[in-house]
Amino acid sequence: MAVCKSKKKRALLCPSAAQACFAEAFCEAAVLSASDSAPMARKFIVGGNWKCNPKTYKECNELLRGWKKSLPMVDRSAVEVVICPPALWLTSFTETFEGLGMGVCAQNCSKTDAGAFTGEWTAANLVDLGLQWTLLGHSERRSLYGETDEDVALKVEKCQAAGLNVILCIGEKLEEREAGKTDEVNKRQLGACLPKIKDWDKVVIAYEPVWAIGTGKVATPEQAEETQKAIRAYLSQAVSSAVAEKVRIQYGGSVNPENCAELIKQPNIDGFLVGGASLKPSFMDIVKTVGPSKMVDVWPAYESKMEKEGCNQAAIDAFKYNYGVLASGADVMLPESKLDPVDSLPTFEKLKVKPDARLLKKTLILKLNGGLGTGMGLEKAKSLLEVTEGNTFLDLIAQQVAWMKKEFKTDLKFMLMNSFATSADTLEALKKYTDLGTGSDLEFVQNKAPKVTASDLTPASWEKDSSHEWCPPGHGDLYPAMLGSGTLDKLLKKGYRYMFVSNSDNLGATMDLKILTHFVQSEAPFMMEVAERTDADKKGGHLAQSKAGGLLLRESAQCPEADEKEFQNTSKYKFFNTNNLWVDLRALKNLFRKFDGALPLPVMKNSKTVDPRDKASTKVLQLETAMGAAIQCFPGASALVIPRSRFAPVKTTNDLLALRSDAYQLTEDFRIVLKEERDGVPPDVKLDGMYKFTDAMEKMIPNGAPSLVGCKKLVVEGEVTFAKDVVIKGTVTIKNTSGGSKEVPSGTYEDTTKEL
Ligand SMILES: O=C(CO)COP(=O)(O)O
Repeated sequence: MAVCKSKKKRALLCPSAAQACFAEAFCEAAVLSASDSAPMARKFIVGGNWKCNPKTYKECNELLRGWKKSLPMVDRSAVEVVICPPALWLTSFTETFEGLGMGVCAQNCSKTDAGAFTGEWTAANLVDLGLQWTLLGHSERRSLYGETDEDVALKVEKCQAAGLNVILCIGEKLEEREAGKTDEVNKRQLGACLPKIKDWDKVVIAYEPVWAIGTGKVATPEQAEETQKAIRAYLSQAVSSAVAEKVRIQYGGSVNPENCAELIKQPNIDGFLVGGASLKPSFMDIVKTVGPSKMVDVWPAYESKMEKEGCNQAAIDAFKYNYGVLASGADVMLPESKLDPVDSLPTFEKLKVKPDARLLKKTLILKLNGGLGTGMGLEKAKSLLEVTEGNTFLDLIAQQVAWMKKEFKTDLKFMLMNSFATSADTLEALKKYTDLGTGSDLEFVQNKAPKVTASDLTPASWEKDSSHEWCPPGHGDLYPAMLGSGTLDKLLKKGYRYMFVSNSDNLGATMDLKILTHFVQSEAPFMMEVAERTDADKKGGHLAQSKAGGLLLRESAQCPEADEKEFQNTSKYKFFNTNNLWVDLRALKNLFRKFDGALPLPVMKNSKTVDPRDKASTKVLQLETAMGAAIQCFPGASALVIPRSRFAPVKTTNDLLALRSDAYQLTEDFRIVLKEERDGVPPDVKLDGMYKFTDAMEKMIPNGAPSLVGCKKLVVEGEVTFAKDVVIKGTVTIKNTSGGSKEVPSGTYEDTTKEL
């Protein structure tokens, strides 16, 4: 059987500069999604028919929890799974089944429409509840409840009208087989339904020989194949060869993990309908056998590679989770139907808390400092970039901490999360700030993750320079890096309970006692500082309420195309993540326990070449997670709307030019904030592509940045230098099409296009 593995994936859109902070790491990335693979041939389908089992709701939940662990082993593009619980529980599970990537299937429905039919439910009722499947004509319905071929046909008709998928069960009794009537019985049962079927895409046939059901007496692969081949031949003759070719035919009757491998090899067996064995944890072994993911064969190679490299267990567990999502193609799309907007949130301005300075003793201030400034032409930590008055980001951060210690008259715990690439430079630059601390008191280092060969998902290898086989796993690595480095346990042991974390390039993000006190008093395990989305932010991600409960972030790549308009609707989805986060460290530790050592964060896939400078080298995938996405993992997580003054990230030379201008000011506590008259809106700067790197930008402003305090938008096209005392007001375009460099003369430019 050929199974189409093609998957539809969309690249993550580049966010606006304002939101770049959160999503920069994921430009060119895509959220992993199984989405809808369009099968060119029949896709396997495995059903679990629980019948009137198990005895309690609790047992059902335990079963589902047990299955979850095996999901990474299953390639969702190769096998579809539907579970048929008793009718009472059909909808109480929907969410969990969705989480497992499984469909929910009723075991029966009425042959009538709505009306006075006590004890029945209609096909339309099932569709109304969001269900997509039902079994029909199971042998137990036929033998114990007297359902005739005609009854089954009427039910099929109702399901077709309602748009409900049907697994239509047929099969002979022992005496019928012994009398050589197998094919005749199947033709009769199926034949009764044929006139009712208009849409064959909504029909799966389950061949279940009655003598094999619940008896432990499984049909041999040859017996099952012979009968199913005959069923297909009948369809070809009675309907069409195209229908016969595409309809999936399951085998059912005493299927178990031991006998399924031989059965599934048969060309006319497209999956199973499993009874007794679907009530056990090992049901997933059957699913795994039918559609094994790369995880089954390839994971051991990653594990030993990471062990050899000295990666700690938390790093291995985190990558294992991410790779499992990739290998299984788990669907992480977030359509509108799963979300509600978040309408109102507490705002910073209206917080009514009495700041409690004692909490500072229990609080860690953490800066993410793993990023290199390669995008801006730097070969070192981006935080070593000069921002203003000879100060780098790191200088300003160090001075912020010193100021806070003085202001709050207390020692503050400050740390950095560095990467291998930024650690040495950063520690060197901070040497002069002696009271910041040193070594593992001052930093922990981010993990590295193996790159994945795009073509076959094996570990990427690059003999010329094996360092290219590794990549940083995104800032979601914060959590496993804290755990694996021992930092989390060390902090908890020393009595630290809370963490405020932000990006090192956001100089607006400083410790705020009012926010800390609010966070602690709210008893939330996790709190995200969000800001209101403007038109400029509409392409970046947004905060939303999951219909299943709890807050989550939706990135562009997690949004189905059909919902793009809603995604960009900034009056519906009003808030975006600033990446200023507050975390209860005890809750974090408990979360690791709950999820067996790896937080289930959405996984982003970044497509690159193994040697980033050699575009002809092997194509690889880099798996990344984002730290803000953890909001969905903490039950009871909250969000707070903050003023834009706490959000001033620098992602591009456009941002840097604005930051160096008089639109911003340095406060006494060493924050860089927009001037009050800017009303929270930064100038929108768009420099010519030739100014992407900082050294080029610096050459453009030999006398310092022009005045931008009154500037709405500044566009620079072509090569220019700014003279002293240039003032930009409103929307101004500076154009030089001459090819050589030209000077922008001193003076005021207001709402104009200046051709040089
Ligand atoms: O009836 C069945 C599925 O519908 C098969 O049951 P068993 O797998 O328990 O034999």
